[in-house]
Amino acid sequence: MRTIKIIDDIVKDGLTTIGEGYEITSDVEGADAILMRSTDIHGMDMPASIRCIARAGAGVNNIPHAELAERGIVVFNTPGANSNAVKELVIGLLMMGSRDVLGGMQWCRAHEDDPNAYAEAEAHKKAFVGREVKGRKIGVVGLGAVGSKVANACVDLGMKVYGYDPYLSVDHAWQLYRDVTPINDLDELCRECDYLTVHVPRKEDTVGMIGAEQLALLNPGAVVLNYAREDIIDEDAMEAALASGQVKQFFTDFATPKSLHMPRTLVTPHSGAGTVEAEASCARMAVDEMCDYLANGNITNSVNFPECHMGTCRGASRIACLHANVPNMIGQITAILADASANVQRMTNENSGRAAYTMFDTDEHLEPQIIERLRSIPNMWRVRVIQ
Ligand SMILES: NC(=O)c1ccc[n+]([C@@H]2O[C@H](COP(=O)([O-])OP(=O)(O)OC[C@H]3O[C@@H](n4cnc5c(N)ncnc54)[C@H](O)[C@@H]3O)[C@@H](O)[C@H]2O)c1
Ligand SMILES: O=C(O)CC[C@@H](O)C(=O)O
Repeated sequence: MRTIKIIDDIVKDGLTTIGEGYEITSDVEGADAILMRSTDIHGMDMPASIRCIARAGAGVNNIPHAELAERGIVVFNTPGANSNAVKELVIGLLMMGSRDVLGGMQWCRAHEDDPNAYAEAEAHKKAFVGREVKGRKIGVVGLGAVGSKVANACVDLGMKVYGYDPYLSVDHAWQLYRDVTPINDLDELCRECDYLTVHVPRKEDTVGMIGAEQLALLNPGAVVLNYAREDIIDEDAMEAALASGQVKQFFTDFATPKSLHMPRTLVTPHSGAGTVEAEASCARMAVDEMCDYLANGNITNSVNFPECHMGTCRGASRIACLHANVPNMIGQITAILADASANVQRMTNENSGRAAYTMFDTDEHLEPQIIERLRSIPNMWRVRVIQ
């Protein structure tokens, strides 16, 4: 029986794909895997029993995945599974930033006991006149699963859409409408934008990437949205831009001590992905990735190990080696197998960045001392006997 520790609120619907042979445990100690969402687990004591962590969501800045790789723990995420939810909310907020919907509604509510409200509303409605997004310029920073959908939806709204993403994947490039204009320079993208929306992961080169300089390049009275991570946009710079009127409205999904007190800022409680559909599809994808790894060693959508698929084991035994991406690892592994006269039925090796993964099926079970020899290879992070 494999045990899974669930951190965070994972929707029941998403858990339905956990098949037989798994049980949910309340104790992380001794668990095989962790299924989680946004809780920050930096600094958490990670039991040696944990083989993988599946994050139901896109962002993995809450997980020390590089460090965990060296402990042989595979971290998965669920790319794209919540992107439509974020897109829909961002488009809704774009409208709110263009028409004073909230102000108008608040005015009506404040007049709920006024018998002349109907007539007075007609007289007051001028105060809530907005502008149309059609024909306006929007800059989209990051054109991945969310950004590409936002950019395309903005094209559908008749906006002039510009996108900045130096690492744009081929898949996402294919999905982008040809009316989205790629811009190779962030400052150029920001220049004279009426709207700016960020959809990049939180990492070294994205923290604070929108600062005072970029905000100053926008058209005066611009609307800015941050549904990525709290510190992609420098909060001090945003506060100053809001105070000067350079930014008319800021929408953010992050209730930081500062954002909650900034003028003309509307904050949502990290609910960009908060739809039943997105929660279920993230949970299902995370569960599928986790179970396929625990049962078969296959890796899909890992952020710290390469993609690797070998189906189910057809030999007597399947061994997975998680190791550093350095020369002669396969040489050392095969030398030990040759020494043991082990017949390898199938073998695969993949690498990405600092990590590599070697998996093989053998005709017979390997003796425990052979497994120990594999474990003792320098730069070997973990050896799993899957079957
Ligand atoms: N508010 C929410 O609930 C919510 C939901 C989903 C995602 N997110 C956040 O949004 C981020 C993006 O999500 P996604 O699903 O689109 O991820 P994604 O990986 O599909 O897309 C991210 C894109 O950012 C690009 N990028 C990376 N570094 C960049 C840089 N320096 N400059 C410009 N572009 C850069 C990548 O090339 C990629 O195309 C996530 O990492 C997460 O932090 C938030
Ligand atoms: O898990 C969540 O609630 C939000 C997830 C979202 O921020 C993401 O990065 O996918």
